[in-house]
Amino acid sequence: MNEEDKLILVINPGSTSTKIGVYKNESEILCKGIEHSAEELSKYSKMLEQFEMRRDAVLDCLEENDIDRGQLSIIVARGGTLPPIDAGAVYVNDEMIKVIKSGALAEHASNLAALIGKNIADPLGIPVIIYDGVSTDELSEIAKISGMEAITRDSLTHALNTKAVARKVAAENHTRYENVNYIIAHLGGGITISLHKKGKMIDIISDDEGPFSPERAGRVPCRRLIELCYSGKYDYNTMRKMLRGKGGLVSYLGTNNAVEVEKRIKAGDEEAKLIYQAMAYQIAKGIGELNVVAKGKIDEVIITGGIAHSRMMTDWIKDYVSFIAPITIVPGENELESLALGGLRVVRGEEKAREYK
Ligand SMILES: Nc1ncnc2c1ncn2[C@@H]1O[C@H](COP(=O)(O)OP(=O)(O)O)[C@@H](O)[C@H]1O
Ligand SMILES: CCCC(=O)OP(=O)(O)O
Repeated sequence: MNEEDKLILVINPGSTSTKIGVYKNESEILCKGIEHSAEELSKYSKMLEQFEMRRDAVLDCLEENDIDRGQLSIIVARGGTLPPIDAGAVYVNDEMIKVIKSGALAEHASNLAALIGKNIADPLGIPVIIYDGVSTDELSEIAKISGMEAITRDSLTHALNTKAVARKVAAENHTRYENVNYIIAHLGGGITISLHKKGKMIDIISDDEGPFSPERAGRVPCRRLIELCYSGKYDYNTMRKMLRGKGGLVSYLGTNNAVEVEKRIKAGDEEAKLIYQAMAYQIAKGIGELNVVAKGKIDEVIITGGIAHSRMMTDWIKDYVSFIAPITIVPGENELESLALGGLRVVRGEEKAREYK
């Protein structure tokens, strides 16, 4: 069988689900979101402990859908919170697996993808790659300076979706990603904003550096944060959860569901309105920061991710930032397809995957 006629398996674990896709060339053969209930996940104290359960979920899904693993040519996994990596395709090798298993990385479900992919691929003798991983680092030298010598700024963003969206919007505008300057706000359970200048993501606002999000606190006053850490009231894990998981909308309104928040606002809940408007305000402020980095030379501001479905939120943000550049809304995220297309470019030899070192 021609390599191109074989199948591509795509694995994207999220905080509450594992999404898997199977593609033949550009066509989607299978797309499944396997939900993991809060009860099921509560059995695990660390993300890495979920490996077997999530791998079995992927294998069961392939079997239930009569996908023959022998027909796979490559597996494409979402790249996790590794030390800084280049954009594009990188092979999952033993070194990468060692780094992930060390447990030293920021906890994120995406770290499981490479582990699951390698476990399935090795007996089949096929390659596994990650593509535009969360730790894709194209920051300019000046952007890495944090203000405290002991802390370097990490480039942790929704690189996969934002780069794919940027390529798509550029093509719609009859140009190329490499020719344009875009600010892209990804509004999901976590929110990141990034400045893409001529095909490189040269500065970012990560999920702990800017706007709060449905479940994350974003940038909070650091002196007050230190006081809370040492108050004796909270242990390390509780503090981590207050920043990620129980921050943002969850902290103020007890839900990470933006649709639910909007229902409350429409029913006259003034507190919900203030908090949700504050989220829009902080997102707009982040977009403004990156506009200054580009000295105002921005071709488009793009709003993407699940909350980009919301007219209420996008209208509030537009109200603040429409003076910067035209605004394009690209609701949702297309991470499975973006991973598959990256894998396809490697299979076709249009792009070379790099070794992970
Ligand atoms: N139509 C909508 N209006 C407002 N918010 C929405 C809508 N659809 C989804 N969302 C919100 O988007 C967020 C999840 O976005 P998503 O990009 O799927 O995030 P993640 O991949 O991080 O889980 C949730 O807060 C969800 O409530
Ligand atoms: C840490 C930046 C990437 C991110 O937040 O991804 P999720 O929204 O999938 O958690």
